[in-house]
Amino acid sequence: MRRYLIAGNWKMNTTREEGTELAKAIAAGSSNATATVDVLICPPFPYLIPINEAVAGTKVQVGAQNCHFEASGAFTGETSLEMLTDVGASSVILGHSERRHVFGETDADINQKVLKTLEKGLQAVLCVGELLEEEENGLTKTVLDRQMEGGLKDVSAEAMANVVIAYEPVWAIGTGKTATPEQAESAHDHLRKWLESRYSADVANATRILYGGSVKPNNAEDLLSQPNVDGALVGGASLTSENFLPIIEAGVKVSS
Ligand SMILES: O=C[C@H](O)COP(=O)(O)O
Repeated sequence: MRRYLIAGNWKMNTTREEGTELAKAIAAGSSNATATVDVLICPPFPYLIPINEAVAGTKVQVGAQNCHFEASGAFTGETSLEMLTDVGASSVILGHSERRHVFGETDADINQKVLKTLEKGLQAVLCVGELLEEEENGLTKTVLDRQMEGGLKDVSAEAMANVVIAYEPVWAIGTGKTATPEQAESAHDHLRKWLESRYSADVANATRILYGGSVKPNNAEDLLSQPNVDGALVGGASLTSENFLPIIEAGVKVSS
């Protein structure tokens, strides 16, 4: 069985103090759970160092929300993987729908970041997902295929060991409108089959596919108990331990 990953994407939220307290509360509240599930928190860049210190000695992992693929140079406002490694990030969220649709990142941009993230030995959490209009026009699978093909171009089967896929239907992000467990399962099953045809049954079986989009304590267990859902990428509900810890616990429950 694939080990569940419950990841929190804090986006551009919290102060340093709030983030540090939140990280400590998550680490304390998940100390038993991390024996069974992986827990990852992704704070804003400036807080990576204090958050990493706040969870030191625990199994909570810390990741970034984006990166640049170049090591250094004249890239104002960007952050390299070397810098992220230096401050203790072990994962990077890539291709999040806000990066795609607010900041105009293309599949080719995302692919460069995925390749460099893997080369540097960090885990890449590659987000894919369709817009509402695409879903309404029956284009979900076409969009997912395009984003998988583009994002994973030149990624070897061996390197896939450090890739996590996150299916996030854009219409479900921050809207309170969650995909039904059946909708999530259908997309995840499609992604698993894509991995099998592009790589192998082994890669498809081993790769974790997270669901993201309005995951809350009251729907986490139903979503996580779908056969092809291997965890959650949580936005709003990862901003309080009162909401995030029960989602982690739901992961523990469905794992046992
Ligand atoms: O990365 C997380 C997703 O964008 C989901 O956000 P949300 O849980 O606030 O809908």
